[in-house]
Amino acid sequence: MTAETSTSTAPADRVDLRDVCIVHGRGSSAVVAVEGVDLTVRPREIVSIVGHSGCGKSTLLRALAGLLPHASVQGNLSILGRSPEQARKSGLLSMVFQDPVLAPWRTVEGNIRLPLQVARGRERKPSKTISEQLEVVGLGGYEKRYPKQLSGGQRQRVSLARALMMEPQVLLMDEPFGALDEITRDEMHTELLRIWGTTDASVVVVTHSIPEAVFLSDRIVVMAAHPGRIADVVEVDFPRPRGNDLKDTPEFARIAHRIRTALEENR
Ligand SMILES: Nc1ncnc2c1ncn2[C@@H]1O[C@H](COP(=O)(O)OP(=O)(O)OP(=O)(O)O)[C@@H](O)[C@H]1O
Repeated sequence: MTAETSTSTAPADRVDLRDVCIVHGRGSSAVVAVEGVDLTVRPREIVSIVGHSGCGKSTLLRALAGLLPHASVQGNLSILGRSPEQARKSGLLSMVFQDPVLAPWRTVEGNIRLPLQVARGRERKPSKTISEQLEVVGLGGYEKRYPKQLSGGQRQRVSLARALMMEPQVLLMDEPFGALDEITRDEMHTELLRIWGTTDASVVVVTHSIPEAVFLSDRIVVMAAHPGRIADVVEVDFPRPRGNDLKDTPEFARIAHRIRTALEENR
């Protein structure tokens, strides 16, 4: 089944996927990972993607980031009117992974500088210094530390600071807090929303956590497997700013229940 998440075709949409189909491998070993996906993401919207393991969430996100071979992706994928690869290379799009992938031999500052060196000479320039960006993610003064001197949550903050340096209009996050303990994860939820509030970014986040999806999102895309497709789209209209108290409300539980039911129906 295919579900339109928006009937809008306005060019203002940051992300526009039309009838996207993604196949891993070739010939007899080919796996149709994603089929018939239509999805738009509006400016400053946070969209979560949830679904059972193997339903194609990461595949879809990697296609959005322009990280898959061209031959494996069919249909239309547009990020601000560009191909995902063009959008990534011009700094309009950044990605944060579950593992912060920081170079251990570089300081925090050196790790954040790395993609800026790659992007040197490109059309867009960062307006914040590295120190200013570290202040934004709550790590002011950590410039000279090495990754091994940081906690898991702090490493993920560095990864976020690095992703935000080019002021992307689309931020893709693949299980960004999946490796963190529950207390740090709760803290990072409110921190992510606070940091996002200082940016102009639309966010697409893949998560295995239903509360995380409900807390962060404006819309939740529920995927079904074999092949990966959109089974349901749930609007989440809690006002912002949102605090962790929201997680204890009946309305929050009601939406989480709806997502859980959709997941069970699409096992
Ligand atoms: N490089 C690859 N080659 C072949 N098949 C792949 C490849 N990567 C993923 N797949 C297959 O594509 C399907 C979707 O995988 P994907 O990693 O996107 O799922 P997922 O929903 O992100 O899973 P999880 O929640 O476990 O991370 C699965 O059947 C997987 O086995």
